[in-house]
Amino acid sequence: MRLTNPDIPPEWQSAYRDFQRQRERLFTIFGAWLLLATMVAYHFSHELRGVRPPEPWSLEHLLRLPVYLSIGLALLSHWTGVPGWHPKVFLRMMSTSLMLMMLGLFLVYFQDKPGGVPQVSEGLMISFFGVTMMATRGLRDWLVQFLPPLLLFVIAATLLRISPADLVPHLFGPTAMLAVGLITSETLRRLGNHQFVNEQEVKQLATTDQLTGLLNRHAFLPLIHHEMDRARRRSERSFCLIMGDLDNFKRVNDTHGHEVGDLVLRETAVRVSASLRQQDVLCRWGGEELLILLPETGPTGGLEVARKIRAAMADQPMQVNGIRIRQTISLGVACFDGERAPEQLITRADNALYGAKAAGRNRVVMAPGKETGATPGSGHSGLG
Ligand SMILES: Nc1nc2c(ncn2[C@@H]2O[C@H](COP(=O)(O)OP(=O)(O)OP(=O)(O)O)[C@@H](O)[C@H]2O)c(=O)[nH]1
Repeated sequence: MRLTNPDIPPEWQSAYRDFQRQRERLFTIFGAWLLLATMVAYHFSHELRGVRPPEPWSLEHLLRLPVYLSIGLALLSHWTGVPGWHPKVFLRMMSTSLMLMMLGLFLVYFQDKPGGVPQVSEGLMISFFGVTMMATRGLRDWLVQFLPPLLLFVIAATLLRISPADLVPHLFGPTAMLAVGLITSETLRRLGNHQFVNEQEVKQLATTDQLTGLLNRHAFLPLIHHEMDRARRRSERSFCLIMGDLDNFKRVNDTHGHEVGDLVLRETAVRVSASLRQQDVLCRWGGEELLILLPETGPTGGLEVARKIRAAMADQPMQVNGIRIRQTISLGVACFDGERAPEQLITRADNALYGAKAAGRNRVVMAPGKETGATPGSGHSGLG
């Protein structure tokens, strides 16, 4: 089942899953070391307190075994990547086995060694708190970790005919600690989520154009880099860039005001987005300039998309603040031709756009290149 957190906007859910995984990995590794240290200290505390350690293969040893096993698996996975389970699995294994051990020991001591009960209930207090802290996903996680061992505890206590009234005085401290743990863990979880949301907002501000909601230049360049690397590795996976520029946009601002100009830019972003596939990336390159990345697209596909965008703008006038505006766009298409840097390809798209403007605007021009078979100056031009 996929984790979705209602406090996190849907577009950040995927990043949130990564964040959660990272958090759980940290908790797993710290938890494993802490638990190991506690187990070793617990082992030697028998001698320090003058209590004879239990016989090998006693019930006490059997109860400890799953804890050591889950610690071992968590550390092994951290060092070697095997087993490659999700960190939450290790957290649940460690906390459930620890709970089983502590509750089991409590019953053993309650039955056979009543003198040791206060020490076990101390241990129960600490582990209730520790296990609650491992419930990194809130109440649901907490229930998964606590309910099965608690249920087994109640069944075992009933079978051993231990009266609940006798148990309650010893369980008061641990229960109080459980409440403290729950509050602490929920506070930490919410603080972590706040931090995640803040970071996402800062990231979004840094990569998104505030007017149109499109990617900005800063966020777009790495994507071209990435696509170039891919195209170089696999020659059949070429790609194209389309540079678009609104025609006579200054006139819109001058005639109707900047506010209307802004709304035209927004409507342009909507129309162009609607003309693209999901894997295409649209960016606001400058004032009224757009740059579009079309992955896995050759010259024919590139031209086709550019023509579609041109038609989406020109065929239907915009209604902005009750004003009817016919806003056209000129477009230059350049497909990857072995360029070494994104700037070289962008310049080719820009030159093609310049050609479209020079040819009268509201048209598409293909940059000359090996793939198109055209020679410099003879780029494909047309109203699409
Ligand atoms: N409203 C608004 N206008 C902008 C924004 N960014 C740039 N502009 C305007 O876009 C206009 C661009 O004008 P020009 O570069 O002369 O180009 P043009 O009028 O579109 O003419 P051609 O490109 O030659 O067809 C300028 O008036 C800028 O002020 C913006 O965010 N909002």
